[in-house]
Amino acid sequence: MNKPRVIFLFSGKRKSGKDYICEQLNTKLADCELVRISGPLKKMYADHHSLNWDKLMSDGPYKEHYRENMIKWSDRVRSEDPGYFCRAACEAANVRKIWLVCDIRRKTDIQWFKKNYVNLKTVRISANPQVRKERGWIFTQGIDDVTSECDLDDFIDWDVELNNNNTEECNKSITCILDIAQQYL
Ligand SMILES: Nc1ncnc2c1ncn2[C@@H]1O[C@H](COP(=O)(O)OP(=O)(O)OP(=O)(O)O)[C@@H](O)[C@H]1O
Repeated sequence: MNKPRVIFLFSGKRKSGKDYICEQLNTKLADCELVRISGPLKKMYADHHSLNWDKLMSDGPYKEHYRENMIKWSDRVRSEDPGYFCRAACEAANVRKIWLVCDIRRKTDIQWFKKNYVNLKTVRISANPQVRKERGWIFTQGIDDVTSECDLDDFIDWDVELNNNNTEECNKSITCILDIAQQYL
């Protein structure tokens, strides 16, 4: 199995900016890989349901349309094997010094990484509900009130807690992660 020097596990509520921050970090860090647990999940879901995988991966209405059903379907897979999608995403990832896992959503995701890797940094990104709404978030039953969105709300062992309500906070958050990453290069 690929073993990076350090793995950042990013979590946050919908539209807190997980992808946005990870993508910015990816442009600033050499020898870095973006890992999305949702990658193999959406691929499998798209194959099983004859859907467009590229559109499911994008940040738009197509993904939102299928989100609730995809959560239910993936929960059925996880009930058999909680690490299924984490393992698939890591197996598909390239060998790099740094991995940025953009979409940690459950305690079982963190447990799976802790069991299989060392030098993990759990990162929680926060943004106010009003800011998230301005980014397109609409509270939706079956999405915002289920495990995939809420399981880590009561997790307190974050190595790093960041805010992303505006550009200034975002830049500060990025600098914080870059500083930690430097220690492993
Ligand atoms: N600091 C920021 N400045 C400007 N735009 C931002 C910022 N952070 C996030 N955004 C924008 O907000 C939207 C949502 O961000 P993003 O997709 O990164 O959220 P997410 O936490 O990954 O959401 P989801 O859980 O729904 O995938 C995107 O259009 C993104 O470009």
